[in-house]
Amino acid sequence: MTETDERRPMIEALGLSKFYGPFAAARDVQFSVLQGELVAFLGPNGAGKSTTMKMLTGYIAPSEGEARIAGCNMMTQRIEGSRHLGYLPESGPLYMEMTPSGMLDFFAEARGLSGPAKRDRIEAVVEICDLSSVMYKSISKLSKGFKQRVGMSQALLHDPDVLILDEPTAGLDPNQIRGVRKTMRKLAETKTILLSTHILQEVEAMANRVIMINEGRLVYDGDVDGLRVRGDNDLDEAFYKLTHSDDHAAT
Ligand SMILES: Nc1ncnc2c1ncn2[C@@H]1O[C@H](COP(=O)(O)OP(=O)(O)OP(=O)(O)O)[C@@H](O)[C@H]1O
Repeated sequence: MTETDERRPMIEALGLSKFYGPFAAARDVQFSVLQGELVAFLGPNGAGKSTTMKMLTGYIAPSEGEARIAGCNMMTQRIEGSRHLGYLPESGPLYMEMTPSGMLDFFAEARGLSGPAKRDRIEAVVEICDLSSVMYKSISKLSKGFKQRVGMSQALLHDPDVLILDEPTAGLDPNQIRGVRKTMRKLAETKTILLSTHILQEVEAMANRVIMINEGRLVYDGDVDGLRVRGDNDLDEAFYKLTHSDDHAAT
């Protein structure tokens, strides 16, 4: 992959705002993720990460601005955009009474897959997400780590080239987090990924670029080293400064 500006923008937030009455959950959020990038979307609890991701995926309508996936406006060309997109919501759409096998079969058919194509895609996501040992257990009985992987397998089923993942490691133990990171790095070889987190170590472990929001506004867009510099070479300090000071100017 080349670091040139010729790469195609795959995820675009174009002045996205979301108002709930007078409250702005997101305000004029603007960024673009290029093909092949793995970007961490960082911010404290309640900063507006999920709201922005829901607008990007077309799950909720922006009050202002436009969301584009692979160039498709997610309000007017949502079906086309969704073909490119795998979305892991904060609390994934898991059918607790189903088994992973039944759920993947159900989603594959909903995606229009059948016959050998369906079998091949299910086999592929079972391998990527390491699900073979739990395929016939009830999802409700699985550990949080496995539930997360089942959610991820659903997002990958149609082999999308863009992934938007809302806190993929939330609530997992260190071994499970390690597993998710490994999967993420593998996926990043071929896909464009935006993943949200409020954990700084996550950013260091996985992404080169960080987009940070606080109180609905973009406060940083740049590389991890640049973020560290903001905190006198300390990421915790940078996070604190950007979420507590008046220094809300995006770079
Ligand atoms: N439907 C809604 N109605 C009113 N307020 C909302 C709604 N959805 C979100 N909010 C508010 O918008 C703000 C941003 O929420 P959001 O879930 O986007 O934050 P977040 O950064 O994802 O936080 P977390 O890390 O806790 O999930 C919060 O103050 C939240 O209470």
